[in-house]
Amino acid sequence: MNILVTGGAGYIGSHVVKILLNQGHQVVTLDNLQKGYKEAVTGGKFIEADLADQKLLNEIMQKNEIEAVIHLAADSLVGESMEKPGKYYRNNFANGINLLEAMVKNEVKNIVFSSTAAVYGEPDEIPIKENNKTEPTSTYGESKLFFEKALRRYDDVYGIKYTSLRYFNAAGADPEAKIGEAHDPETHLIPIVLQTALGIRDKIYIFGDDYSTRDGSCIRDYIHVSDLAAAHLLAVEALASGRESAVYNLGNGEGYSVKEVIKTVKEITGKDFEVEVSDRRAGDPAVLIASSEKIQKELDWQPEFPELEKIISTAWQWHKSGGFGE
Ligand SMILES: NC(=O)c1ccc[n+]([C@@H]2O[C@H](COP(=O)([O-])OP(=O)(O)OC[C@H]3O[C@@H](n4cnc5c(N)ncnc54)[C@H](O)[C@@H]3O)[C@@H](O)[C@H]2O)c1
Ligand SMILES: O=c1ccn([C@@H]2O[C@H](COP(=O)(O)OP(=O)(O)O[C@H]3O[C@H](CO)[C@H](O)[C@H](O)[C@H]3O)[C@@H](O)[C@H]2O)c(=O)[nH]1
Repeated sequence: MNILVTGGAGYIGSHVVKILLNQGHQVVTLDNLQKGYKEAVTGGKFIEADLADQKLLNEIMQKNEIEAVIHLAADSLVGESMEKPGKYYRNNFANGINLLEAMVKNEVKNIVFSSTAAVYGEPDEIPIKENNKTEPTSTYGESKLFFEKALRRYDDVYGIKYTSLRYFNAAGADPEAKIGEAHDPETHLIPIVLQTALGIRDKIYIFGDDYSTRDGSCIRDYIHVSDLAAAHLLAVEALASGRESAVYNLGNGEGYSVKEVIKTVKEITGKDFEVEVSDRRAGDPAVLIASSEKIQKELDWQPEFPELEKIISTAWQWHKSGGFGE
């Protein structure tokens, strides 16, 4: 298939591009490089462009005879989204509509969308199922939920079929260690702990240890980025073979606390470093764990790297290698 990947120069997108290429798909990556890295795109065609440019989106789809879209491009800093809501509604919602309009114009019928656990807000039950209430506590989560709603409309009106993948905490790196996580600024726990192990940071702060969890720190469900990428491949191929629109969680169904992550990093790296407990970070739910039974059942998705140790050791290999020059 000819597949357009937006945000394909980013952390998760670059892993998606890699797996699509491995499976013989023709990939066109679109990224404005505001956060991504050109060297993260391991093949196919690369176009430096912004989703705001609807005319260009039309041309790209037409010229490359695009048959499906995987849409990862977004702004995704929860904290920033609370300070600059307009940026998030514009990029994650309005720019996404540009993409859908270009799909309508070019009769592209299938899209896989990067959604997030942030659409749920504070969950009613653990593990979280797809039919849990969606009451996001951040503009980021809300902007993603709005786009999910738009997808439903475009299906109703134009028959565009979608798969929304609600990722939990993406982590790890391609085991071949050529691509990995390099956000700037970095806000995610595992890369920050690894940067501390490397001496790039003085210490790691635990954002609150007074939650009602087994050790007081927050619990998250970490999923290996290559397992996420594999789910995109399954989703896009399922849509192409006529599957209906769907929403799926993507996690391992296993939660680890911040303290457990730090302990595992110390074990894997063999490095000791300073750890300090600081205030809670606003908007952090105590526990987020996914039920991914639906995607396992319907798309036969099985994680290859579910263990935290494996996730962290692949990330460690990547950070040790210097990443994209951190
Ligand atoms: N990292 C996570 O744990 C996580 C969890 C849930 C959901 N997500 C979602 O997954 C997707 C990818 O996340 P990531 O961690 O790889 O982020 P990332 O920042 O590494 O990748 C996003 C890419 O999109 C590009 N981009 C952003 N706006 C653009 C625009 N208007 N036009 C063209 N390119 C644009 C950026 O340059 C970047 O390369 C995002 O949609 C994010 O919201 C990520
Ligand atoms: O220096 C740090 C960084 C993080 N944390 C804690 O570590 C846990 C994980 O934090 P991350 O920032 O790595 O991940 P989040 O769970 O906040 O965010 C993830 O889930 C969100 C939805 O809730 C979004 O989807 C987001 O893109 C995705 O990375 C949280 O409890 C956070 O408070 C620390 O204690 N210290």
